[in-house]
Amino acid sequence: MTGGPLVVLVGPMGSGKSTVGTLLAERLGVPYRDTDADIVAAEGREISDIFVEDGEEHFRALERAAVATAVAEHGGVLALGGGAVLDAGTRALLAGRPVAYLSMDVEEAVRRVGLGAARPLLAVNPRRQWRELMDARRHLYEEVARVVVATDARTPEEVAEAVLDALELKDA
Ligand SMILES: Nc1ncnc2c1ncn2[C@@H]1O[C@H](COP(=O)(O)OP(=O)(O)O)[C@@H](O)[C@H]1O
Ligand SMILES: O=C(O)C1=C[C@@H](OP(=O)(O)O)[C@@H](O)[C@H](O)C1
Ligand SMILES: [Mg+2]
Repeated sequence: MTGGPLVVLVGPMGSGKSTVGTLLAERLGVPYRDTDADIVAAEGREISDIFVEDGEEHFRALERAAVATAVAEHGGVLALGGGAVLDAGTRALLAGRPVAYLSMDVEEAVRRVGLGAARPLLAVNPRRQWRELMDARRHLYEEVARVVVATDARTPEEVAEAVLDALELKDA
């Protein structure tokens, strides 16, 4: 496959897609793009408002369209939202692309995002909710990924380095 992003990052919320994606773009000297930000800009409202006002299904359709546009026109580093892989159409758009799955274990997830009010999906019982979320999603992250990079006990810089290594982009 020619053209399209050099790297696509997937993984659960808090795995570091936005943080590591920004670092990777700097390292590679290419633009960074985040489909969550694209959706917010196009809709003129926050993602949490889209969920509340129109529901998750509508958000996933907006997300599929944002991913389709981004893979067609963006040649840099692309970060997706944590739930993007739930949509079969979105998964199909990722086939054959340099997708890196940023993984982390439950304790790391709770440390990073479990207590943050900004992520209500994990607000009540973070450990149980994390496990349920990952039971539903883990196989989908693995299905779309070309490489899996563990982020536990790694700084964002170390994760970026490991992604470059795994995708063999060191000399790109
Ligand atoms: N490797 C890492 N080690 C420790 N904290 C991290 C790491 N990567 C990201 N974080 C922190 O975790 C939080 C979520 O990161 P973010 O990049 O927004 O994740 P995502 O976009 O996958 O939801 C941020 O506070 C960020 O600083
Ligand atoms: O996991 C999810 O379902 C979501 C993750 C979020 O992105 P991050 O993974 O960047 O937080 C965002 O797309 C939305 O709130 C839904
Ligand atoms: Mg993000």
